Amino acid sequence: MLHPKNTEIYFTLNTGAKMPALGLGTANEIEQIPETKQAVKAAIKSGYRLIDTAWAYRCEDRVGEALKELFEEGAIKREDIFITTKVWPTHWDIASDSISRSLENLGVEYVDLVLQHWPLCFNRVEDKDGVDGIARNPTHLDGSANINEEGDYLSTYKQLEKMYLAKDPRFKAIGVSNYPLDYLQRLLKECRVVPAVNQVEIHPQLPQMELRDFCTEHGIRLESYSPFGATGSPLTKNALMQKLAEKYSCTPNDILLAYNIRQGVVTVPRSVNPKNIVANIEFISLTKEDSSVLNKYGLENSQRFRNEKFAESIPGFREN
Ligand SMILES: NC(=O)C1=CN([C@@H]2O[C@H](COP(=O)(O)OP(=O)(O)OC[C@H]3O[C@@H](n4cnc5c(N)ncnc54)[C@H](OP(=O)(O)O)[C@@H]3O)[C@@H](O)[C@H]2O)C=CC1
Ligand SMILES: O=C1O[C@H](CO)[C@@H](O)[C@@H]1O
Repeated sequence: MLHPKNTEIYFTLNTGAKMPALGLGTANEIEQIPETKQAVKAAIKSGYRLIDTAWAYRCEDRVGEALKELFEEGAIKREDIFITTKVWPTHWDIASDSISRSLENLGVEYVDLVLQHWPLCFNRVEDKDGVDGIARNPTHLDGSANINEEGDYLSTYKQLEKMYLAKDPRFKAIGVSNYPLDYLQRLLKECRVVPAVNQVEIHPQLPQMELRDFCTEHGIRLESYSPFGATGSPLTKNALMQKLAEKYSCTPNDILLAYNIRQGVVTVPRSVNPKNIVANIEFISLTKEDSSVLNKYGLENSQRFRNEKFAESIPGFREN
């Protein structure tokens, strides 16, 4: 295929399953949550086959409504799409319950991939404005994260592993998210099941080269979140992205997606705008040389755009 669309490209996971290279992100801003349903419908109708969601996004039910209608309309079959959901750190010790809740929200019998959302253990604190009545980011009075000090972040993955080895029918593969290299090293020492995926922030200002080499060596597929630099897509205003967009007669968004996909990294841009959702399908044959230019640029101009305060509780996270 000389000029595929991003939606036609698939990568193989260490389970043997094929994962679409492009998916729709659904970490919508709170006021945009009701728009999730039409966004998912627009994405699937324009060829997307991967939906990235999470209990913490408060929109799994909207994703579920969209899927139900798409199934009823005959637009898509369950087996033709890849759904990812995630276990938030409030559920670090009850991963199975979290998966059941997500399936109920999504209205499906299984997901294709369950990720441990963060290598952290939060205390469950009641909050009427939280998710299912639980504070999503529980904090102490000084603003620091309310971490369960007895919790071990690896315990969540170990629960997923146990269910996976017992052939739990509720999911097809397990993985992690926001795992730095040294955390993955520990996981590989203590667990038998190599994560299928590690979903982290990756873009030309955060190329994650060392993590990438490590994951390639161990058969862990990397997945890029915030490919545009999150809300307002600041990376599209970057002078280098604009210069490359001019060179390839495309948009900076196209360059940012090609940057990941051309290097074997799955990516899940978020949009609730049908025009942007369709635009993000465009595949650009970014050369190896230009990918290297972007990797080098990132090493010299490193910037993380998603800055969760609780990430301070992961030693070294911010320096990556
Ligand atoms: N595992 C984790 O911890 C995390 C996972 N994620 C996942 O990654 C996904 C993507 O990352 P996210 O941080 O949300 O942000 P992105 O980097 O995908 O950027 C989203 C922004 O880009 C805009 N946009 C999208 N397409 C276009 C386009 N073609 N032209 C112009 N603007 C565009 C959107 O606006 P508009 O809606 O108007 O198009 C939105 O404001 C999340 O939704 C989530 O699924 C994200 C963060 C952390
Ligand atoms: O996946 C995620 O999205 C958010 C925002 O909801 C974020 O930081 C979290 O890890």
